[in-house]
Amino acid sequence: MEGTIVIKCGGSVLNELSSSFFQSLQALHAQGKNIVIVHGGGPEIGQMLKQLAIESEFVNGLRKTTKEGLDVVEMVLAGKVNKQLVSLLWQYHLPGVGVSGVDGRLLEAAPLDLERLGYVGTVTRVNASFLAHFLRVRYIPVIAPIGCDQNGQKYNINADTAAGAIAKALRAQQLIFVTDVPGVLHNGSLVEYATAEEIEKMIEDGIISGGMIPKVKAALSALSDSLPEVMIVSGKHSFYSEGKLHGTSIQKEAGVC
Ligand SMILES: Nc1ncnc2c1ncn2[C@@H]1O[C@H](COP(=O)(O)OP(=O)(O)O)[C@@H](O)[C@H]1O
Ligand SMILES: CC(=O)N[C@@H](CCC(=O)OP(=O)(O)O)C(=O)O
Repeated sequence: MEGTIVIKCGGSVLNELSSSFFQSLQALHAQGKNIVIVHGGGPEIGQMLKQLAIESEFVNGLRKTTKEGLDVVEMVLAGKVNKQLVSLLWQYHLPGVGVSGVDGRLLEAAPLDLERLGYVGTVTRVNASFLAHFLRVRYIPVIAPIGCDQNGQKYNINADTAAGAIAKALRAQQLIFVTDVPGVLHNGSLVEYATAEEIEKMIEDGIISGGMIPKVKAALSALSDSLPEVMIVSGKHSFYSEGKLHGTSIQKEAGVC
């Protein structure tokens, strides 16, 4: 949809989102932009799994998810975290409406690698028209990344992956990953621009690791003619000023934007 911005809020920064973050959203919403938020909640899930003594392990930034782990992921993401973020938006007079990927069959999913990762899902279809209903009446969908297959089996989808798939399906004009670091860092310095090739090399060299891997991979797979640039920014500080986003800009090739 024209004028649609997909914003992924990482669990790493959900409790620290600055008021300037919400003010930026207010400005964009007032300009008539359609805003869609996808959220994570990795640290909250980790805490709850620990409390319940359920083991958890990451493989290339993805959480290996058992059947009992999946229940916890859904409870934390679609319950606690989703409602916390929606109520925070309303405190800033932003009309958030919380859904998980199960609602409206928003995120159809299939196992990514059942053997290695358990119930981790890959997105096979996004119900874009379900989101369009909310956007038409100026609501801001706030999406917990749980997917479901045709048999009702649910999956834990990495929030970065879900945001990339949703941006693609909505033909979004912008995709912004809001996280706890100013962008992709190399030797402590911000990489302001990176091409697909440079990103691949940084993964290969171990410069990009852990939770940054699904983020840059989702960014690369969302890039298209209608979305020539994806941004990774920090939610701790103002990342939007003078009409410009500050962080890492990921582009297919050099000089696209
Ligand atoms: N090259 C890199 N630049 C910045 N962060 C990186 C890099 N490689 C790994 N990371 C890690 O990725 C983290 C962000 O991913 P993650 O913790 O999953 O955040 P979120 O919850 O926002 O998705 C950073 O806090 C950092 O520890
Ligand atoms: C498969 C997978 O890794 N799912 C993630 C879903 C939450 C998420 O992505 O949260 P962040 O954005 O905070 O990382 C998880 O279980 O942690």
